[in-house]
Amino acid sequence: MEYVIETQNLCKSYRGKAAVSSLNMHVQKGDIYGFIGRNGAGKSTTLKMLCNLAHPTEGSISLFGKSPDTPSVRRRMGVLIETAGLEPSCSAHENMVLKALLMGIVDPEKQICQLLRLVGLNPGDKKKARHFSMGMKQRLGIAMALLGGPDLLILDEPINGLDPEGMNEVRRILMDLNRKKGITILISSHILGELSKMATRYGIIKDGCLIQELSSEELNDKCRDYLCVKTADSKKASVLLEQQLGLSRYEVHPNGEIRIYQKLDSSAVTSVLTSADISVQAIYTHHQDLEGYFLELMEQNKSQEKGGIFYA
Ligand SMILES: Nc1ncnc2c1ncn2[C@@H]1O[C@H](COP(=O)(O)OP(=O)(O)OP(=O)(O)O)[C@@H](O)[C@H]1O
Repeated sequence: MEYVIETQNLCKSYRGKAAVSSLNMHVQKGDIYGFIGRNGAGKSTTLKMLCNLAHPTEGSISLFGKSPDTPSVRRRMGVLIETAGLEPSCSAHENMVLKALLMGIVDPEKQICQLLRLVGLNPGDKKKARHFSMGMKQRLGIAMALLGGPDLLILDEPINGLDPEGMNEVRRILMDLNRKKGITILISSHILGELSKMATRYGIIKDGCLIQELSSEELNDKCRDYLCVKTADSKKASVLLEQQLGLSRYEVHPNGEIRIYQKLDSSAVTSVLTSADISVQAIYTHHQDLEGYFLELMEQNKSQEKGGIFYA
């Protein structure tokens, strides 16, 4: 498969300290790829490398199947990284004109007005960017990233500092761009709840390592309810349940929990185990949400050296 973004073994160190380690990212055409991680996880550093604003210490990047410094590739990308690039003494319209000039766009006026309106800014507003609220800065940043009609948008924390209404608005704009214009979007955030309303694929980064890439369907699947069974001997218990109740979709966690993702009657589970002299310490249905899954993944990663999860 040819990816819009693919990185291989991408690494970046600052003064010998790794900010990004051996990162292999895969963004497909048409994705809204949610790049999630806590503060300091390495999101911005990764995005800066993709946008040629930082040089990898090791590894390689391919954009649209080509090297990232290919001029035709750069023209297909729109970037919002921090709110850098905004000229504080200029209005939204003037900022757009400056950027259009830099990009060599001929006769940009119509495009500028359309884009400003698209993000909910008034092209005639004379207010200087230095007096903008965070939300206005983010909207202007998105409009500037859209100049030239990119096929790929890379947005670093575009919903940071927005109130819920602002987040809804930005989400609506991005989803429209993705669905109606087919723009692939890579968007970093630590606000999982908001990202989950638009992302079609996720990359989860922790301490510079991409610990998981998964589609929204896979994430939803992981976040489904499960029957949790705690026993003193999870290995023996799971084998018995496989043999006697047809258990097939489950995980055994390092803390001894068996998580069952198929419909099994809890009293049947208890009966099978107790008749084999395996005492059931706890059995209950667990309701998982996205934030819970994310937090658990962060914790699990810590305990991976201690055994990790076994997937059936
Ligand atoms: N220019 C730099 N010089 C030295 N260290 C840096 C530099 N930029 C980032 N780092 C370090 O690299 C690590 C990753 O930072 P990065 O900004 O990529 O994380 P992030 O996930 O984007 O976090 P945030 O959401 O807080 O921006 C952090 O430990 C940070 O201190």
